Amino acid sequence: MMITPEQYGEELYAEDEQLNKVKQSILDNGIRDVSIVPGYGRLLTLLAKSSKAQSVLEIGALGGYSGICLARGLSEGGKLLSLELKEENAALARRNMADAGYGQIVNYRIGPALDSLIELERQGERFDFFFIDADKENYPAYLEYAIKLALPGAIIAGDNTLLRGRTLNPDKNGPAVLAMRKFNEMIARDERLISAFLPAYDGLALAMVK
Ligand SMILES: C[S@@+](CC[C@H](N)C(=O)[O-])C[C@H]1O[C@@H](n2cnc3c(N)ncnc32)[C@H](O)[C@@H]1O
Repeated sequence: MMITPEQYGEELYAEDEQLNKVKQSILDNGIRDVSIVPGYGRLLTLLAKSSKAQSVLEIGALGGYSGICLARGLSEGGKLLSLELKEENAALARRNMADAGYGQIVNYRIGPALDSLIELERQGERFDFFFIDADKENYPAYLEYAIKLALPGAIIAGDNTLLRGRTLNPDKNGPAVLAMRKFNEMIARDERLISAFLPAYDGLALAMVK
């Protein structure tokens, strides 16, 4: 039986026990597991490592799966700040990051990410890597903030750009779909960015701030 290109790619890799533990902990807590797919988690590690990321901003922590992938790619002395709406998700992510050996490098800001982004801008904070993976309606605003808070050359990654096909479906025009189409168009056309759109899995948008 034919398998998908994504399945083929995943089968090349050994099981990742640390990340499997994270997924199990999410299920054990009765939370829907919408962590990044393993293939894109590996890509985050590779991008963070190859860009020598020092200061990563993640929007949407859930159980810390993508946090671990990002932390694995951080440079010596690098830090991860994660914005998460729900206290219980941040607590779970914090435990899982600590279990993976990254307890000292991660901080969480709880509450709506837009509020935290306004505050980070007010404080003059800057980052060299962004991972956007929270409420889809705010993706365009998150992208604008990422560009504002970016150091030159910063990398921006945005997950779930296909919304399981809804982005492509002309009959689907809800707020999340409209926001995601706008986000994808911004990624592709904003002159402040160099970008690429990866259509595998549920879609991942990548950009570098010029
Ligand atoms: C897709 S999950 C994140 C998955 C995580 N990045 C990973 O791959 O391991 C989305 C997360 O965003 C959080 N979230 C939803 N709306 C948010 C908001 N307005 N501000 C901050 N976080 C939000 C959810 O609580 C959830 O934990």
